[in-house]
This record gives sequence, C-alpha cells and structure tokens, in this order.
Amino acid sequence: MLKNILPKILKKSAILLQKISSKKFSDPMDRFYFDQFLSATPGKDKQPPLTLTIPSENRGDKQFKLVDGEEKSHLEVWAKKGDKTPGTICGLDRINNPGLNKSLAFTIEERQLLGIHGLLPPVVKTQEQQIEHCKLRLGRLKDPLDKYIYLMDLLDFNEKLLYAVVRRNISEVMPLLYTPTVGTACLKWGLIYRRPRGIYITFYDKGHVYEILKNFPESDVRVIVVTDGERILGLGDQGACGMGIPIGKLALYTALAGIKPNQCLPITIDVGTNNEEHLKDPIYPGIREKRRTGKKYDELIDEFMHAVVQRWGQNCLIQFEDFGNKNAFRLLEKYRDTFCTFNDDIQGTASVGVAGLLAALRITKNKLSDNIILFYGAGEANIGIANLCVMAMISDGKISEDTARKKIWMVDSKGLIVKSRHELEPQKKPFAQEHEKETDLIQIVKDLKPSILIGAAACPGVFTSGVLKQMADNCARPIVFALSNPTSKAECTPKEAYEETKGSVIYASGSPFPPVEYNGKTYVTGQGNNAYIFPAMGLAAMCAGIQSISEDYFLIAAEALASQVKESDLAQGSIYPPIDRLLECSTKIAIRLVEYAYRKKVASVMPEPNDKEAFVKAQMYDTDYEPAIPIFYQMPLGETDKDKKKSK
Ligand SMILES: O=C([O-])CC(=O)C(=O)O
Ligand SMILES: [Mg+2]
Repeated sequence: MLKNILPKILKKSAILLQKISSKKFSDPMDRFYFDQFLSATPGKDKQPPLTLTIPSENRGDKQFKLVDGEEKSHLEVWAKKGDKTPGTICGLDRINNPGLNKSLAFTIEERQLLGIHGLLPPVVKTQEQQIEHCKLRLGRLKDPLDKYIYLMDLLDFNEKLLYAVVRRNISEVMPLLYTPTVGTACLKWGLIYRRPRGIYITFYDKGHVYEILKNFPESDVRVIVVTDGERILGLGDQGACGMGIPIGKLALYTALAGIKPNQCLPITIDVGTNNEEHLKDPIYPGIREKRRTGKKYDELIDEFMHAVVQRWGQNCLIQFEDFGNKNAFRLLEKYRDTFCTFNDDIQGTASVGVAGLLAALRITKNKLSDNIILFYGAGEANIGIANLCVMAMISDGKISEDTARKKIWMVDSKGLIVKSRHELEPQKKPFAQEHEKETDLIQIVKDLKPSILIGAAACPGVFTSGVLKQMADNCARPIVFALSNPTSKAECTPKEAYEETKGSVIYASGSPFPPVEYNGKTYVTGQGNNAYIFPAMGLAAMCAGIQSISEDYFLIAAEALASQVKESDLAQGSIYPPIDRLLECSTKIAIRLVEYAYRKKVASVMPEPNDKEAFVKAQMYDTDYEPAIPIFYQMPLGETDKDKKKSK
C-alpha cells in the first residue's frame, strides 16, 4: 500500500516544491521545516525520508512518532489510520472542521494540494461572494427561528464565514443570533437542538466537574459564559434550554470583540427547572426535576468555579448570565474579588445604562446629579444601574453618596421601595427612602417628578399612556428606557413613547426596534443592551490579564461608550452608537480598559505593551480566510521511546 502511494506523493511534492520554493514564509518554523525537506528531496542524491503534508495548524496532536510501541513515519501512521493518502485526510479534515473550512473558497490549487479536488463543485468563490450567498439563503427564510437555525448550522460548518456574515451585517444578523430571536430559540431548545456546543453540568455531576471540563477539547479557553437558566432574558426559568443565551453571548464575543472561537466556552449548569411546561414536555433536554437550591447548589457552583481555574487558570473570565436575582447578587459578592468574573445582567447592563444616560445628558445639558431617577423593577439590571449611577453622580457632581442615593427611587413588585418596608432584600435596602407606601406608578411619577424613568421588570406595557404623559409634564426632555428583553417584554414601544410625550422623550430600549416616524421626523432607537459592554470587558480582561474586575471598570466602559455617541446619533434620537459600529466600539472600549488596568497596576500581562491599541488589535480574531497551502516538512525525529530505551 505504502509502496504504491509513496511515489505519487513524491511526484506531487516535487511539482509543489517548485511552486512553494518561491514562497515567503511568515513563520520561521515553516522555513526551517521546508529547508529540511528540500535537503532530502529526490535529485539531491539521498532518498527522502517519509514525509507528509500536515497543514501548520494541525501540527501538535497529530505528530505521531510511535505506534503500538514501534517507531513509524508519519506517513505510515496516517496511511494506517485512514488507508488513504495523507493529503486526502487533511483536506477532508479541513472541510469537516468549522475552524478550518473555507467551503467553496478553497482555491483549485488548494483543492489539489489537499486532495479534495473534485469533492467540491468546481466554482471557486471569494468570501464576499459567499457572504452574498448566505444572505440569499437567509432572505428565503421567513421565520426568524429558521434563520437562527441556519446561522447556527453555518457556525457548525464554517466559522469564519459565519462571523464575516455577522460583522458585515451586524444590525440585520444580531437580532437573529441574539435578542429577540435567541429568546425564541431558548423556548424551543429541545426541538431545535442538533449538535453539541459547550458544556452541560448537572446536579448529578457534583464531585466530577473538573473531569467534565477536561472533556472539552480546547486548552486555551479564555472566556466562559455560564447560566443556570433560572432567569432567561425576561422569559423566566428555562432550565437547560437556557443554553441558547451563553452560546449567543459568546457568538457576540467573537463577532464584536474578536475573542477567538476556540477561546470561548458556553456552559449551562442544570440544577432542574420550575418551569412546568418544560417539565411536562417530552422533548425537554434537561434534568426533569424541580430546581435545586441551598447548600448543595452553592457547593456545585463553588466546585465549578475552582474547576475552571484548575483547568484554564485564574485569568479565564467567568461571565455569569441570566441567573435568578437571589443567586446573581449573592454569587457576585462571593466571587468578585477572588475570581476573574462579573455578572453581565447586573454590571454589564449597569454600564450600558449609565452610558446611555451620559449621552442623553448632552441633550438635556445638565449633570446626572441634577436628575431624579425612578427605576421600575428592582432586579439585577436596575439595581446594577442604580449603583453605578451613584458612582457616576459622586464622580461628576461632587456630591456625597447619601445625597446621590436620595435622587434615586425604586419600585418593585410590591410598590415603592420605602424605609417602612421591612422585608427588603439586602441589595434593595440602600435605596429605601423615607416616603409613604405607594403602588400606583402614575401616582408615583406624579409625586416624585422623576426626569428619568428606567424599566427593567419584564412587565410589557407598564409604561402606559398616563405614565408617559406624566413624564412629559415633569420636564422638557424626559428620559425613558424600556430595557426588558426580548422585544415583546419592553415596558413601552418607541412609538408609544414618542406619541405620548409629543416627541419630547429621549428613549432607548433593550432589544431592537425599527425606526419610528413621528411628526415628520424619523427616530432611530438606541439599543441599551449589554452587548455594547460585555464583549469589550472580556477582550480587555484577556489582553491585560485582569484578575478581578472591580466596579470602576464598568464606569470607565460607560464613559468610553458614551464618548463614541456622535452628534448625528443624538440628532436622530439615539443615545448609543449605531449597532453596525459595535465592533469598532468594543475595540475602543477595550483599549480604554486595558490602559486603565496598566495605569492601576493590576494588569498581569507583562511586559506592558507600549502601544495598547496595536496590542489589543493584534489579539483579535480575523474573519479572513488563511491560505490552506500545506507546508511540506519533515518532522525532526528527536528522541523516541526507542532511543530512550537504548540510552538506559
Ligand atoms: O441578553 C440580552 O439581550 C441582555 C441581557 O443580558 C438580558 O436581558 O438578560
Ligand atoms: Mg442576560
């Protein structure tokens, strides 16, 4: 067998050599291996050792030296493994590997070199043409969930193409991979599940979490997004079906902040669900039991946190996502100082919320501390924004914390948060004010006269005509944020907000809305979603090696984001940069955060890069295909087990 294929390979190699010898090698190791090979080719008096084409990406795990205790050439190993020429195996490996596949963009030369010529339709496409093709395919699908399934399939098939499609069409594709469609995907996760992605850890895996993490084949994971599925967007407990969220968030990490796909890991911790529909659904893919809580839950999370550090190191970022309120606050407090972690729903949303307010102040022309802020909902998002507002007021208005807190009012499901309510959770207590109990929102808006109203309670429509009209009576330019996700959970739509305030409102939502016409003017709705923040935070944490992420990073990120809002954005009614500029925004925010980390002397990546911008950019994922021309090389044999035995 070997005898037959060897001459063919050598002949092929000789032709290639002529071509490749004129090639410049960017990697000095490639030059080294190539020169070694040249010195052993026919015509250079000695018979070449057995060599094979291994694309440079495949070096490492696939360099076999010993098979069954016997020294074998690489070619023999490959021939034995697949009984095919190595070129064929490598080519098919590439097609089947979403990180290496180029689909129809493999050139004819590459197809021949890789042994896949004839296995693809003859046309060769550029990536631009492939993107257009993907858009055609997307355009044929009417249901957003079908589009989501198509995009996830593309991710499983050709990563670079998927991310190129997202980056070139962020405003069209983000609502499919992310809110609102990802919410629908979670509701139907059991139905649409196809291929494994990420890790599921269940309650029954307690004591074995590290072993499970070891099953994940990537050794360079830098960012984990983890959920326990208890509060998926504003859709409540989705149990194991919540996995759509970490996957969607990490897709944005790659698309919008250039964290490489192999460095991202979505994880769902399945401790059961209290969602009766899922429990009764025969295709529910999770543990069919009521949610576990208490000491055992805490122990599982603790085991998980330590297992991550053991597997991928202290610098691996763990982003908590869509945990229930109680656990979210508790776990953040427990881990924030000792792990590289943050809670996106508390801190990421806080940062994007404050960024929106800072940009809006350029329209109202006052300071944050000149405002009265009313929060509707006292969950993760609003408590997070409220706390960061206190920080921002202290730093911008030079006022005390106490004075700042007096400007902030909160309403939860039981009404206004006032001192006489004794049942308040710890995170709400600092916002309890001296006031009578009150539950009617219009009355509260009338009494307190807020100039800013922020909703994040997943109560769609709660900002009624009466509430919005009262906001317009309170001040010339009321600020109203309807931040609940997905779109169907918004407290009011932009259309309602503009109409009820006669166009005076400064409005933002959490999920996307199309532009709105009011009184002859088109308003673009800014999307106050943490997608403006978390990818940048992850990129910065990775680049600078930040080991714990203190609150000041989120204020800096907010300022960095607000500074990117242009006058032309404000003129259209948007207090955020356009979604299509998200990659640029994340990069700029990350650079600011990295600079800050080095200034604060908490960066652990040494030596400190002189040019932070170039450094950050150099770490980022590139969606352009790389040439797949294999480098011919001979592996230096080095010391084999046989040699070791001999020397004993
Ligand atoms: O995922 C989003 O769109 C924003 C978010 O974190 C949430 O609503 O929980
Ligand atoms: Mg979330």
